[in-house]
Amino acid sequence: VDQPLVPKQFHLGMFEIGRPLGKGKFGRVYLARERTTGFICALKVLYKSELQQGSGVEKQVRREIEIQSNLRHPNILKLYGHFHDSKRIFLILEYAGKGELYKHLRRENRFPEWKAAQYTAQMASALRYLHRKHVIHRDIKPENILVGIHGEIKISDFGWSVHAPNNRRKTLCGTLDYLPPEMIRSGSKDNWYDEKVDLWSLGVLIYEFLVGEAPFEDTPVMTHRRIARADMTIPDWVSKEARDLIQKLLVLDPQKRLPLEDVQNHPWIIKHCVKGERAANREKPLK
Ligand SMILES: Cc1nn(C)cc1-c1nc2c(-c3cnn(Cc4ccccc4)c3)c(Cl)cnc2[nH]1
Repeated sequence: VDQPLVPKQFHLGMFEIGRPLGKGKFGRVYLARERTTGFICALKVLYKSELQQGSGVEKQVRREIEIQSNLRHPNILKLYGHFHDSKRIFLILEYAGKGELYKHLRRENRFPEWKAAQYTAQMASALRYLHRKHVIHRDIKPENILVGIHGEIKISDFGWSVHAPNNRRKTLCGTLDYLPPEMIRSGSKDNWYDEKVDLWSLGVLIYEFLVGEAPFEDTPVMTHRRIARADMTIPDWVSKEARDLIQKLLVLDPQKRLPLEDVQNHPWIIKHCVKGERAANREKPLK
């Protein structure tokens, strides 16, 4: 079994804290090593005072812990355990050896088609796993994806995930870019949505991998309008196979979006990814 023998109770004294790895809206993440086993992990520290400022963030953290600790998939960041002291909550997370995907994307501007296709195959595999458990991530974007030591991607930050179906409003903090039309539609209180919201976000993600910016990126008002109309242009240097897949995911009607099993069997994916999980994590395409 690849899970280290994990005791039920953790406390801060069990870990040697290393360098800061990053910070998010709430909390910071440090490299850490469990003293007795030498096991390397990432320790996410959240201050209770920051969470208690209402806005339901505390509920989000509880949901993140509840959902992520029950997931086991090579492309989903593992949550091994959690503990707290008087002032802080600690999440013991899998350490992703190559850090945050969005930093790689900004540095490289955009990914070559073979890399974008392999990342897409891994995302589709992870999302199929989540959707089989009726979990909707709801916040698929480069900022919530990490890269493992072998170049494989790991979906992280389940703070926004919920169980399907759902009509919870996502209080809009941060970018609108990845939200599907059914989630930004205001007015009707019964804007129920289901896991197909993640299919839309996957389409936005593929576009951003290949083009280097999101398809509806604009002023907030214009982004809202362009999402509602699925109004995007795909540059003509994007291959016709990639264009076809993006256009089959960025569809206004959630029921008409390409199902994940068809994403995994799409010609663009087959062309760049030798079948099977192991290959999907290969750094370079086969010659
Ligand atoms: C950075 C970095 N460079 N290298 C070489 C590896 C990493 C690395 N970072 C991580 C990280 C990591 C760091 N920051 N963040 C973003 C963040 C921080 C706080 C709250 C919410 C989101 C995630 C994790 Cl969780 C898990 N593993 C990580 N590995």
